[in-house]
Amino acid sequence: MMQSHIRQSGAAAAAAVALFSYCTAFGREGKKEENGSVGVHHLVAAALVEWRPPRRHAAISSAPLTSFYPNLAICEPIRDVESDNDDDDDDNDDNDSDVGFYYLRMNPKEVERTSLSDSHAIFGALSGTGMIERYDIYRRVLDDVAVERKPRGGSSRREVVIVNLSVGDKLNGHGGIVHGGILSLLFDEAMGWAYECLRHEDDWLDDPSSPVTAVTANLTVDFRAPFVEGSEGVIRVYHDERKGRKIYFTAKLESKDGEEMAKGSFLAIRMKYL
Ligand SMILES: CCCCCCCC(=O)SCCNC(=O)CCNC(=O)[C@H](O)C(C)(C)COP(=O)(O)OP(=O)(O)OC[C@H]1O[C@@H](n2cnc3c(N)ncnc32)[C@H](O)[C@@H]1OP(=O)(O)O
Repeated sequence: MMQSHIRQSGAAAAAAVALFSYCTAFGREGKKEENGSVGVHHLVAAALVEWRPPRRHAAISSAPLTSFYPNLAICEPIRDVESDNDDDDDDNDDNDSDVGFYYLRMNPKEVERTSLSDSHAIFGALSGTGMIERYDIYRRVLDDVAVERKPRGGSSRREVVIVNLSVGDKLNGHGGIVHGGILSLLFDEAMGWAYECLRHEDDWLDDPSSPVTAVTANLTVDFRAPFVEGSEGVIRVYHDERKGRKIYFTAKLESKDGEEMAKGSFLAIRMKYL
């Protein structure tokens, strides 16, 4: 079982600094609490809480998020290695304890090329009571002490963003079950934000003059279990590989208790002229 440790550490301090910077940059535009503050006390408290991974955990690919704060989500760290070899895990036990991530809430202002106007499907027309009631996007951030692991085979697969979402009772197909097209929309958007995260990384700026807008060229979704109306869930988006203008992602939708409800694969293509 997971254990929580409240401690002052380099990682927590870094998280606190990052959060403070984030709030300074975006807090004034952020969601306000009833008393009008931006919830800094929550943020500082959150920054000092770290989830530590269990000593042994073979083939962990995800774990339910344990808490959400206004601008921070905390969960058990995700391992990029899907190991089928317990011996290797034994060898890496010491390193495992240092693998950690946290998630910083993204703000629309981070995506300067994206208009989140009334015309946006998720943040406009389909946003509201009974429809898409929550769609909060978080960027995954690596702890300062953690080492990003490469899965076997040399692929660069890694988690990029998560989306904390909630869907009401007005977007169904069959009675009581959220329409598959709506879930596809939620996946598509999550992938788009994952792309936005990636393109801000240094090696993606090798040619600043080249177009940066990407569109979804291909989207495939497997529906594994009914996502019932009124459900909360988490979409996790993974970057798989990049081939020139083509960027490949996969994603999954988990219920609040961690069950896989749907999974998707995506091909985004950077446009030639935008
Ligand atoms: C933060 C914001 C989040 C927002 C998320 C929302 C995302 C969206 O919904 S976007 C809207 C839906 N998508 C669209 O409207 C896209 C419409 N399609 C297009 O504009 C074009 O077809 C486009 C740009 C995808 C590709 O056109 P173009 O750049 O001319 O491609 P082209 O040069 O022919 O092919 C480039 C490569 O991609 C491949 N490719 C092109 N289309 C596809 C496809 N559909 N499937 C697989 N591969 C494809 C080609 O085979 C080629 O591969 P390679 O380089 O290996 O030979």
